[in-house]
Formats: sequence, structure tokens, C-alpha cells
Amino acid sequence: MIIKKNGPLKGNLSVPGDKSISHRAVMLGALAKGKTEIDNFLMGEDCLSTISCFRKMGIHIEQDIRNRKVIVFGEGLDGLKALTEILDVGNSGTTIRLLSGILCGQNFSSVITGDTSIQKRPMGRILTPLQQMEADIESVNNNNCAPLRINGPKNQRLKGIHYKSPIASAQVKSCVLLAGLYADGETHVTEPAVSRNHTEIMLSYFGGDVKVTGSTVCVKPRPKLSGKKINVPGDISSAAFLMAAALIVPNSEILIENVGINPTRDGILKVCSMMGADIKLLNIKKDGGEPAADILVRHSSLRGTEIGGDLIPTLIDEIPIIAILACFADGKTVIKDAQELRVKESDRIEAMVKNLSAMGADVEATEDGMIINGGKPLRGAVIDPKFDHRIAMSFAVAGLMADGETEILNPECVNISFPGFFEKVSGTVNKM
Ligand SMILES: O=C(O)C1=C[C@@H](OP(=O)(O)O)[C@@H](O)[C@H](O)C1
Ligand SMILES: C=C(OP(=O)(O)O)C(=O)O
Repeated sequence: MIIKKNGPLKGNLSVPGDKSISHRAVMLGALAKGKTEIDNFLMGEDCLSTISCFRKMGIHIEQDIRNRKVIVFGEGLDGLKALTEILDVGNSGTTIRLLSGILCGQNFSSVITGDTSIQKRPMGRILTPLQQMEADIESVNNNNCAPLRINGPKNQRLKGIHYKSPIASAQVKSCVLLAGLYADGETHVTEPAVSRNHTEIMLSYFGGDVKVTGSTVCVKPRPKLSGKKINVPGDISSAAFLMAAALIVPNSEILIENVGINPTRDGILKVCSMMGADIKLLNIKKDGGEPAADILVRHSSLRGTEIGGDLIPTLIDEIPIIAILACFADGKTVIKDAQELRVKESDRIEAMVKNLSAMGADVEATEDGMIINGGKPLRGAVIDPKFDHRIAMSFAVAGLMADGETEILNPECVNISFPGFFEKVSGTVNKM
């Protein structure tokens, strides 16, 4: 994919449904009794992997790709059918970690794995709490990575525990909470900082008993979940790329409609405001416990900032695009406490620093982040996103303001979370 200097971005647009919420709607829809109708479902490859895994466990799921609608015919907590094949999550960390929690409570055995990136990502972080719950789960190659082999619980029920997670990870938290549905008593998870809370919100909405106190979540086992209607808001993590494009390309003004602004996900809005961005939230509403708004973004002169601490989990997937913003800001931007980036679909610190350096940016990697001195003009380069959707989209945005041509290798990886990304950008750029 070749990107040329272009712009401004103009007009009203929407982005695909939230990936985290789409995954959870299928999972909880399957464990609930009755029909769950999901509107604005993200038809990205990761969420399609979740659908395919549940179909393999006998759940009937109807999909209307054109209208972004999914209907899950839930069979209740004990309604999943024994598997005859291996579960393949593709590239999706959320699918493997959350589904493993569910599988540990089933009375059948399973093997779950994914693509080469998934087989390198750390699974020890879920094996530890699940084994404390007396789940029978192991890494097949004994390397704390997928494939994972799971048998039914060693005793009839899993053991409810209080897990103090060493990392703020919604995937770890959600994995333990979902296993907790099959436990013999309450399950508590405490995290060092609050990570995205979509599982807690949706589980309550389906009829689960969930209590949140500070950074601790408690679930009661064996809830009676019933099918619901879910309207998935636009994904703020996808909107972030268009927001950034509008902020850096002169004379841009766009309105991104119906984007999720859950406070555990809105760190990108805070950072944009710290950088001096002209962004307004309009038409704020709430549906199924999840807040959403239209986001009005105008081109702005940006200044560098410092990002770390409890803010990081609220913008973890937006750090690659924040690094691009930092290149167009005056002064220094420091990103720290983001060592989690090293174990995503790619090592995102390395991928950003390597490719930004190729474009002529002043950027330096640190163990847990990066330091960027903004204001140096970027030039086009060949970008290897390492099959990582967020890296590919970040550099497509940078390419709109770089001199010469920017070539993105393996651009199809954007289909993981944002099918139609390139068409959306070129449609918005050409609405001048
Ligand atoms: O729970 C989720 O839906 C997600 C949690 C985050 O991962 P971690 O839990 O590993 O931080 C995030 O990076 C991922 O894109 C989606
Ligand atoms: C890290 C991501 O997803 P996952 O962990 O589900 O693969 C992401 O979408 O940026």
C-alpha cells in the first residue's frame, strides 16, 4: 500500500464497532440462555475468530456481515458442546485469554492455539491464576505459551480465589472472572491499576452478580445469564487513527460519530488534550452501561507531553499512534511504564522506533517506552509493520504528512481490527 502526502480530512464518518465489546458480546451471549442480538458488531478477523471458536462448541451464531449484525443463540453456562477439533484464535490475544478462562470450567477437554504471533505471547499470566483456581491447564510445549491444553476442573468446580494480579490487564482480569462463573464461591481480582472494564459492565447487564470496589472486582458463581440486545459503540482505538490524522493534517475537521468513551478506555482523549488538541465530545449517551459520543476533531498545533503510570492501561493500544502525534508536536514526548507493548502482536516499541527512524524521526527506545523529540519533518520510507494492524495504521497516518511515498508492507493486517481502514482514510481525505 502506497501512501502519499494528502489532505485535509473533512466530513462526518463512523468507525467499526469496538473489538473488546464485540468479543465479549459473543462470549457472554453464548453462556447466556436465549437470543443475544448484537448490532454494529466488528466484522474484523479477531472477532470472527471468537465466533468460529464458539461455533465449534455447538453454539448457533447467525452473521449478517453487510449490516454488521450478529445473533448468538446462547445455551447457558453448561451448554457448550465437547470439541472434536483444536480451537484456533488466529491473531487474537483477547480470544485465547478470555476463552481459556471459560474452557477451564467445562467438563470436556480442549486444545487452544493461534498464529505464530499468538504462540509467542505470554500465557503464564493466565496459567498462574487458573492453576490457583485448581484448573487443569498447561502449556503443551511447557514454555508458558500457546498451544494450551485444558481438561475439566480437577474437582467438580473450580476454586474461587482472590487473585492479586501483578499487571493491569483486562485480559487477565476477564479470564479469571469468567472462570469464576464456574467456581465454588466468589472470585476476586485486584489489579495495580484499573484496566478496561467491559467484562464487568456486560456481565452485570446479562444478569451476573458483579461488585467493583476500587481496583477490585468480585463475581459470584453460577449466575443465571439471559440473552440481551447489544449496540456496540464505535471503537475508540480505531477512531484514534482518524483523530490523529485530522490533528496533524492542516485544515482538517472531522466528526467521528458514536465512539465508545468508557473512562477505562479514554486515555487517548486525555493525552490529546494534554498535547493541546482541539477535540470536543458531542451528543454523549449511554447504552448497555457503555458511554459513547460524537468526537469533533480539528487540526491543532500540538506540544510534547509525558505519559505513564495509571494512564497507560487506558490507552495501551493507542501508544503507536500517540508516538506519531509526538513527531508532529513541539518539544519532547516521554512514554514510560508501557513495557506491555513488548508483548503485543509485535514488539510495538521496537516496531515504532525502527520504522520512525527510517522516516527520519528523532526517537529513542527505552525498556518501557520511548522518547520522541518532535518537529523533525518525516520522509516516506518502506514500513514493515510486522503483521501488526496498529503499526500499519499508525504509519499510514504518518504517511499523510511525510515527504515522498510511504509504502506499508502487508497492509491487509489492518483487517484484524479495522476492515476498510484505507478506504475510510482516502474517502475522508478526498471529501475536500
Ligand atoms: O481485554 C481486551 O479486550 C483487551 C485488553 C488489552 O490487552 P491486555 O489485557 O493484555 O492489556 C488490549 O491491549 C487488547 O487490545 C484488548
Ligand atoms: C493487543 C491487541 O489485541 P489482542 O491482545 O486481542 O491480540 C490489539 O488489538 O492491539
